Order: sequence, then C-alpha cells, then structure tokens
Amino acid sequence: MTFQNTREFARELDSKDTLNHYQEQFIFPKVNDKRVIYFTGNSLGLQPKRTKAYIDEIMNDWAELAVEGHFYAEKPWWDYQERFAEPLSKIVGALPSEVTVMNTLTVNLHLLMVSFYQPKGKRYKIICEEKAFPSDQYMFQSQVHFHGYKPEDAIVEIKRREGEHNIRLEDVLAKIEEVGDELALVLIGGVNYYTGQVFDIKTITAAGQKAGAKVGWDLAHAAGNIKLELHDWNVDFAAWCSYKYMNSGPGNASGVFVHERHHNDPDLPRFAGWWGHNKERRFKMEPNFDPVHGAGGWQISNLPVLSLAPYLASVEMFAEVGMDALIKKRDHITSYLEFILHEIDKEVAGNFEIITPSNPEERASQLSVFLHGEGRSLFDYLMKNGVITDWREPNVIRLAPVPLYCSYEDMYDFGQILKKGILGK
Ligand SMILES: Cc1ncc(COP(=O)(O)O)c(C=O)c1O
Ligand SMILES: Nc1ccccc1C(=O)C[C@H](N)C(=O)O
Repeated sequence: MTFQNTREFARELDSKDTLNHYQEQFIFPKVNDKRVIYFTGNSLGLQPKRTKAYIDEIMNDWAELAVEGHFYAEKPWWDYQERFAEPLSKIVGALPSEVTVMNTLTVNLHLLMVSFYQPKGKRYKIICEEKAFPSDQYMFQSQVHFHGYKPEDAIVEIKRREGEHNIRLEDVLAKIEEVGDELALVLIGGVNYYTGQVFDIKTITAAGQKAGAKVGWDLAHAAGNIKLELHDWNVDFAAWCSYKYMNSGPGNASGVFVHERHHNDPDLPRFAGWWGHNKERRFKMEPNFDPVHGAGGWQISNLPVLSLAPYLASVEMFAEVGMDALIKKRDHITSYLEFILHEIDKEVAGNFEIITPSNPEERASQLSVFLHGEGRSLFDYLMKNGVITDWREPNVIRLAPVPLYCSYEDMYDFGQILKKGILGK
C-alpha cells in the first residue's frame, strides 16, 4: 500500500480499521481540552473504562462480605488468579497450567532464578543483552553475588557491533556457543525496551538449551505486544509486567510462565509459601509443602486481589480482540508512523534516525528515534501540544503506536506537531 501524509488518507485508514472503536473504551488524559496522542503504552498503558467496575466489585464484596469474600464473593478471592489461566495462556502461547499471576516483575524474575539459575562447577555464567533494562542488570548482579561469583566474571553481555544499534542474532548464537559448558542461564528481554528490537525467542531458546543451559525471558515489552508461543518454543520460564501493553495500571501484577516439563521436577528448588501449596489442602494448615502442579506452585502469598482485578479486565479485553487482529493493526500503524517520520524528516531537512529495526519481523509496537541536532525542548514542545512520548538520553524519543487505542489520524497529527516543533524553534 502506498501511504500518503494527509488527513484524508489517515481518516480513510481509520475507517477501515476493525479495532478503531476500541479507542472509545479507554480514558485519555487531556491537554488543551483535547485528548492526547498517547505514545507511551510501552511504559504505562491507558486505563480501560471497564476497569473501575472490576475494582468496585472487590470493594463492594469486601464491604458486604468482609472475610467471607474469600470464598463467597461472586468471584471468590482465594482462587481469583485461576480466572487468568485461559485468556492469559492464549496471549502468551502457553497451556493454562503454565501461567499464573503474582507479585511484580523483577520479584518474579528473582523467584524464577531461584529455580532456574543453579550454578554448579564450571557452569555458572549468565548470558544477557548489553544495556538490559537496569532492573535486570541489578538483578543479575545481585543473583551472582548471592551465589558467590563476581559479576564481571559470571555475567556475559552480548554486545552490539561498533556503529550498530541492534544486536545480531548470529552474535547471540555465537556467544552461546563460545560460553558453551560454562553457561548456566540465558535471560534476555524479548523486546528491548530502548530500541524496540524483537529477539528470535524460539531460535535463542533452542541454542541455549543445546548448550546445556536454561533459557528464560523478560517479556515486559513483549506481553500483549508480540506473538508468543512460549510452550511450543520450549521456553523454560518467563515473566512480564501487566502495566505496559496490557493496561492493568501502575506497578501492577506480573504474569509468570513455567514450562510444563518443570512442573513435577522434585529437584527444582523454589521459595515456597502457602499459596503455592496444594489448593484442596491449603487450609488444613499442614506443615509440609506440597506444590500446586503448574506455574501456580510458584505462588507465595495470598493474592493482592485489588491489583489483580484491573489485570483481569484487561485480559478479558485481549481475549475479545485476539492477538492476531492486534498484531495486524500493530504492523500497519507502525509502518504508517515510520512513513510519517520519513516524510517530516524530508520536509524539515532533519536528521532523524530510526534505531528500531526496519524489518517487521524484528520490531513490534515501538519506534525509537534519534533526533540528531534536536534537544529536550522539542520533547517539551510535543508534551505541551498533547503528544505524550518519552525521552531517553541522549536524544531518543520512543513512540509506541499501541493498536488498541492509537489511530492513524493520531500519526498524521503527530507528524504535523513534530514539524511545527522543529521549524518553529
Ligand atoms: C525490560 C524490563 N524489565 C523490568 C522492568 C521493571 O519492572 P518492575 O519494576 O515491575 O519490576 C521493566 C519496566 O519497568 C522493563 O521494561
Ligand atoms: N514502571 C515504571 C515506573 C516509573 C517510570 C517508568 C516505569 C517503566 O515501566 C519504564 C519502562 N520499563 C520503560 O521501558 O521505560
């Protein structure tokens, strides 16, 4: 399709978009009395209008039933997380028993590392991506320290080549082979938070496992954004937060995947708590831990139901829409945004550099753009004019045209505001 940088053309695309009406289901902040163009769904998704009712339901049950709500609420609290199994497993390509929701992302990755990072003898190294999200870096450092190793020895980063912004698959595979029988764990972000690069999870997982390591994924920027087949790809474990593409609210609950083949492994260490104990016997207050079969066996505490409620609202919305429809629009609107950026770049004789891969297989709902020659004042101009993006040093803006609530006309309007911001200075 040949794109055009006109409002009529963008409106035409909106009129053909089968997901267009979903915008109405979200609450947008307003700037100058107009709803914003929201590009930061990769950091914090917008609030779906339906979410409040899910929270109110818990508040009402709490008011009316108090402690009895655990068992007698319409959606009883004690096994509330089981409502996620069906819809969430479809979103991440898992069996229902392979997923659960609990805690928050970094906490869950730590808990999963307890099970899947078991350094022994010469096999103690972790492969991760260079410049992983800082929380992951701190996690790796503290984990290897906990096991008595030195981060500079035990953590092996896959580097970008000189002058390149993205990590090459061949370099990941070569590093795995090089570390070989010293490799205990590969743990990478499925979608890089800074560049938006999508990694080949299937191929990297197979290579890591062939080298004798466990392979896990931080899916913070992947869940609800890319097609995942965690079960079929044989991923050992994964975790993600729900507040980005899955719109469950600030700091909210995290999802966890543990592959079926680990469910009954008696040798796998884990940090246990009563919510991971045999569901039928949980309230018998027995002394010995008998884990739930499945990812639920990694739960520790009773559920923060008030924070799961918005996530349930979101998961049900995703089940309605389906990942295939989302991904179809995602690719199209991302390409349209890319086109708009190139057009504006020409019009302002600018020097934009999109550092996200241009290959649609290696990107999803994010374009990270180096605005060479521009400064923070441009970012401030965009914010003041109703375009919410984020700014990462030195001068990269990240734009996530989330398919559930961004329109093609938003992309056109953004281009016009960007042009004014650059030419008007
Ligand atoms: C890739 C990645 N990992 C980890 C985190 C941290 O998650 P949390 O603060 O929920 O543990 C984030 C975002 O905050 C992220 O983007
Ligand atoms: N949870 C947050 C709280 C405060 C500020 C940012 C975040 C983010 O999630 C940042 C996100 N991980 C990112 O990729 O930028």
